[in-house]
Amino acid sequence: LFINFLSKLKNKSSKPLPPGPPGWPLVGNIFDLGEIPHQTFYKLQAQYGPVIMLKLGSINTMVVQSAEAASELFKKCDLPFADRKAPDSLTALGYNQGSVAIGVYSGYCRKVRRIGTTEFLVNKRVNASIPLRQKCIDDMIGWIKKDVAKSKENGGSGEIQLDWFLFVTSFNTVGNLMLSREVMDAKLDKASDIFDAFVVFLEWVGKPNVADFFPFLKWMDPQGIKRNTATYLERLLGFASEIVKERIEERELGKEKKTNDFLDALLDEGEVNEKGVDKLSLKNITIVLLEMFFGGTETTSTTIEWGMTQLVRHPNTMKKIQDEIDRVVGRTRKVEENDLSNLPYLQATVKEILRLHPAIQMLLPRNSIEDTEFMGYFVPKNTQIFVNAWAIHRDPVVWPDPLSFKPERFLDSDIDFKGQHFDMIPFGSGRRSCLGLTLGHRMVCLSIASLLQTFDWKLPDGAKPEDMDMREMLGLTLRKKVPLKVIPILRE
Ligand code: HEM
Repeated sequence: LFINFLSKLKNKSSKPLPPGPPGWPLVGNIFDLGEIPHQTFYKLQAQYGPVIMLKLGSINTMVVQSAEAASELFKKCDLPFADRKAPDSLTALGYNQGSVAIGVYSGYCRKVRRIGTTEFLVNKRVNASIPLRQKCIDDMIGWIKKDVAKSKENGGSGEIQLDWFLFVTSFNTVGNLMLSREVMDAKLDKASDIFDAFVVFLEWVGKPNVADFFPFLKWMDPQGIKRNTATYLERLLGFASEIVKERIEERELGKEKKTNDFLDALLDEGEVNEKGVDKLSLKNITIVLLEMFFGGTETTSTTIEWGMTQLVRHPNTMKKIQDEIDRVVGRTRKVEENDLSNLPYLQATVKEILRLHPAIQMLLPRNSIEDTEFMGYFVPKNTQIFVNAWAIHRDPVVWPDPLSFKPERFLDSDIDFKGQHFDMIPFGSGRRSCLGLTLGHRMVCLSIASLLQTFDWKLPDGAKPEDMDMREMLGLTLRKKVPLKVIPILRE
């Protein structure tokens, strides 16, 4: 093993490997990672610069953490670095083979991305589903009102934990868009089997797995992560497969075709291209369908929760957004998606939220397809690559006073988040950038606008905004360690 370890380190090029901390035999730098690796990498930058190389167990890992290095990567090395590194947990039941997000950059991946781009990124298509999203938001506001009333009836202060409402709403929004129907009829029914399985599945996948650092341990699955992931994944695939079967039956009976949604687009493609390696088999369609729930739910709800936390911490900013909504929309009608472009202060605030709290803080890990030269360094084939968006978004060279929450910084700036400005990449960039960017961004803006138009928000008695817990916790996304608890007060 030791010889194997050394031989993998051997540099086959005249260029040097990127610099990095030395590490130990066999375990490499695993013990340097700390509890929150993206923060550790950020600190290492002072010593080793913006491109560092580490050994995580037996896996070569490069971390890129400046806008300049990210620009080089996405402009010059997007293709050689276009593969993903699949975590061992998600190889259960062959999930990775049908996945876009963790699959290799194959013809199949490009095909699904093309369908997804049309469905989720083209404004015309996204606009067609505005009423579906509005319904999800209306439901959320209704549930919050009910929960507050219930708390007061029981002698409570009306305090709620916001994350649950945001999670169910994001889940339903993604479901609505893909399937033209509400997936969670049960709304806040926490006992719902599928929803439960979904939450537990995300927890298992988010756990650090020794087998990812030492592939030779995969067969053993030492922490049981793959086994547990498989249990819940099986349930979820069963659920998605029922939906797919139902839709196929409807299409065969000629009942269908009026929906014309993401699932239809996948099935249409599956029908015309039944053969070949890139075919969309039923199993793959089921996986892709499920994956959109994974990709779109927690990312969106976590971003909104961080956003609401910052707004409760910064009441002046909250008031400015409320004033803007009152001025532009008024109080007699509900804020709608079509209003968003007329709310520049809200838009600037959402950018600031995405800057400080990128939900996937190091993007999804890429993997080098071949030996590659990058910024004067040699990057061996099969190197895992993290782009530390969290660190880039805090670079003091680009962002004055980077740790402060200041939406005003975006008011007179053309910096955007769509992957063209490499100092601001909350949705990634290049060939593997987020498919749900338009949808996710709209959901964050509309949810925050609706929550602020309907309610004032205050902390439970005795809690001070400046003392709010802002610690991060790693899961599948970068969550709040302590969920936000607040009291919504209906605005007169
Ligand atoms: C605020 C909400 C969201 C954020 C912050 C976010 C962020 C991201 C990021 C950082 C990546 C990795 C990009 C890269 O590696 O360059 C990603 C990938 C992806 N996202 Fe999102 N996302 C959001 C919402 C959504 C939604 C709503 C969907 C779908 C319904 C979605 C579907 C995907 C998919 C399928 C990928 C994988 C793309 C690939 O590997 O080719 N995301 N997202």
